[in-house]
Amino acid sequence: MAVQINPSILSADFARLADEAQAVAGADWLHVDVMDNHFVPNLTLGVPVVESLARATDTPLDCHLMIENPDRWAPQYVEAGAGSVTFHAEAAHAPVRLAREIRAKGARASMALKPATPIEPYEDLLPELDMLLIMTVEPGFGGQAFLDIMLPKIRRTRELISKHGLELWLQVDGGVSASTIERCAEAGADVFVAGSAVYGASDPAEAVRALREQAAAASTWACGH
Ligand SMILES: O=C(CO)[C@@H](O)[C@H](O)COP(=O)(O)O
Ligand SMILES: [Fe+2]
Repeated sequence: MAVQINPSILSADFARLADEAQAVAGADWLHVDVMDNHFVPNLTLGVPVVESLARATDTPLDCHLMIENPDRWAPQYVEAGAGSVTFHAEAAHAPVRLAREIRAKGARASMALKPATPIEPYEDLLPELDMLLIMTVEPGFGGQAFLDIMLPKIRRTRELISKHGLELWLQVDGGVSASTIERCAEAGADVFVAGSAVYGASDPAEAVRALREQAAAASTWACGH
């Protein structure tokens, strides 16, 4: 698979979401951060906004649910039009059942790990997933500094994916920018979320293109575009 760049609309202007989606029309997915002020200390948007955004853009939506009880809410994001739904391992009560439900409803199923959550206890679950998200900041806010100490976890996860011969995508999220994306790609990530590095740039479309080029050149796993 080629590397993928997913701009995070957390750093976009929420009053102009359709235009902000259009500004990165060359992106692979639009990353939508859903926060409930319980799982993380911040509040963003919910199902109705995802529903409207899905109608307003042709770019598929990658919904990252930073919420309590994703077992109850995640299926509604599939119904709202998300093409990929990520729940947190720390919040899910029944991750296998939830991943199967997301897939059965027609979306890609993905699970996220906070920085202090190890991958190893979840090795046997990997075949149930289409993507694993390794957080490279503490979830809750955009614009934080990339945590270098997550690189060994990215590497170990890539090794587990290879060991089991899986097609699983490996996403990184938090502090991904021109100065950190190469390290992530070298470690084995192939899907890159970038918020401030894209929407903080004077030309967001060009930022997506440049990040993709950097990641493809540094990737030891993915083939280039
Ligand atoms: O999930 C989150 C934050 O919790 C992210 O998706 C951020 O939105 C990424 O923003 P940058 O670190 O790239 O500015
Ligand atoms: Fe995110």
